[in-house]
Amino acid sequence: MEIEQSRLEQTLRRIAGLDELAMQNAERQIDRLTKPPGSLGRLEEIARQIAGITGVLNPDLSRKAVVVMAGDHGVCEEGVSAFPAEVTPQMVLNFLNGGAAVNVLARHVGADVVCVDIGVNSDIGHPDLLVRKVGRGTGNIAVGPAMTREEAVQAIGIGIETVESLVDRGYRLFATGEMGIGNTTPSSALLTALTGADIESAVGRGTGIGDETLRRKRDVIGRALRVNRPDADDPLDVLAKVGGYEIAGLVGVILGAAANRCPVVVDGFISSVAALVASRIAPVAKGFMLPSHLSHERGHRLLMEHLGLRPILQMDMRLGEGTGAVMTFPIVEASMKLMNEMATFESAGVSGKETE
Ligand SMILES: O=C(O)c1ccc[n+]([C@@H]2O[C@H](COP(=O)([O-])O)[C@@H](O)[C@H]2O)c1
Ligand SMILES: Cc1cc2nc[nH]c2cc1C
Repeated sequence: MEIEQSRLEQTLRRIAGLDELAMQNAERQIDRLTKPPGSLGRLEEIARQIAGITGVLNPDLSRKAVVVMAGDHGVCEEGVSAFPAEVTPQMVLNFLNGGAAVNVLARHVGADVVCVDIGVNSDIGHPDLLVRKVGRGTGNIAVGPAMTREEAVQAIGIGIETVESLVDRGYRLFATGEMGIGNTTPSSALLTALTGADIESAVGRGTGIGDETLRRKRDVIGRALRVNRPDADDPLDVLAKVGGYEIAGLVGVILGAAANRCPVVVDGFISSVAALVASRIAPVAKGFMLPSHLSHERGHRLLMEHLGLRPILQMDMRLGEGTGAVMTFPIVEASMKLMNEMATFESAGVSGKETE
C-alpha cells in the first residue's frame, strides 16, 4: 500500500503544466501556413495542444496504444445491464484474439491494443493478457463500498505502471479503453457524486436496457449514494466507494500519460468519468487529455461540460473498449502533419491577407 501511495504521489509531483513557449511557437508556425488564419479550426487547436504537451512541434507519436482495462462489478447482481456479467471475460478473450471492434479500428490506424485484467471475476488464460488483478469483481455498491481506498490507490498505480512500461518501449500516444459489464452504473454514480448532477440526467441505457431496468438502475444508484455517502471533496473516497477497478486503472493511465508528457485520448462515458476523477486529483492533468467522441450514453454531454472538453467526433457510438478514442488518432496525427508539412506563405510565394 505504501509503495502504491508513493507511486501515485511521485506521479502527481511529475505532472506539470503545458509548455507555453512551445504552444506560442506552434501558433506562430500555424499562422505562417498557406491558409486563412484559423481556417483549420480544431486541427490547429489540437496541434497547439500537442506542442504544449510534448514541448516540440514535431514529436514522434508513431507508436500508439489503446490501454483496455477490464473489470467486473458486484452491482450486476441487482440486474442493471442488458447483458450477463460473463460477457466481460468473454470479450477480453475476444480482444486478445483480435476480433473485437477496438482491434479492427486499432489495426486500421496502426495502434496496438494492450489488455489489462485489473479485476475480472474469473481467470482468463492468454499469454498477451496483463494480469494485474486488484480483486475479483468489486463489491455491490448498492449495499456497500466497491473497494477499499487502498485498492483504489493500487488500481491507479497499475494504470500508471502500465503507461510507464509502454513509454519505456517507445509508445507516445495513448487512448483509454475499458470493458466491464455493469460499469455504466458506477460511472453514473461517480458523475452524480462528483458533480451534484441529478440521477435522472446522469444515468443512461448502457448496453441497451429497457425502461424497467432503467428505473431499477436509477434506484440502485440512489441507494449506492445513500449507503456509501461518498465525500465529493475527496476524489479517492468517491472512486473507492462507488467506482470500479477498471475506472480506477484508467485514472492511473491518464495521470501516467500526463506525468510522461504524452497525449491521452479519452474514449466515451466510462473513460470520461475516469478523466473527471483524474482532473479532480490533479487539475493540471486536464491539459494532457484529448476528448474523442460524444458518446450516445445519456450523461456524457453533461460530463464533458463539467470537464470543459469539447468532443472531436460525434458518431452516436456507445460501445466503449476505446473505439472512439482510437478513431480520433488519425485526426491527432493529421493535425501534426499539417503543422509540419504545409508550405508557408513565404516558401510557396502566396500573398498574405489584405490589410483592412
Ligand atoms: O463508452 C461508452 O460511452 C459506453 C456506453 C455504454 C456502454 N459501454 C460499454 O458497455 C458496458 C457497460 O454497459 P452496462 O449496460 O453493462 O453498464 C461496458 O463494457 C462499456 O464498455 C460503453
Ligand atoms: C458484446 C459486448 C461488447 C462490448 N464491448 C464493450 N462493452 C461491451 C458490451 C457487450 C455486451
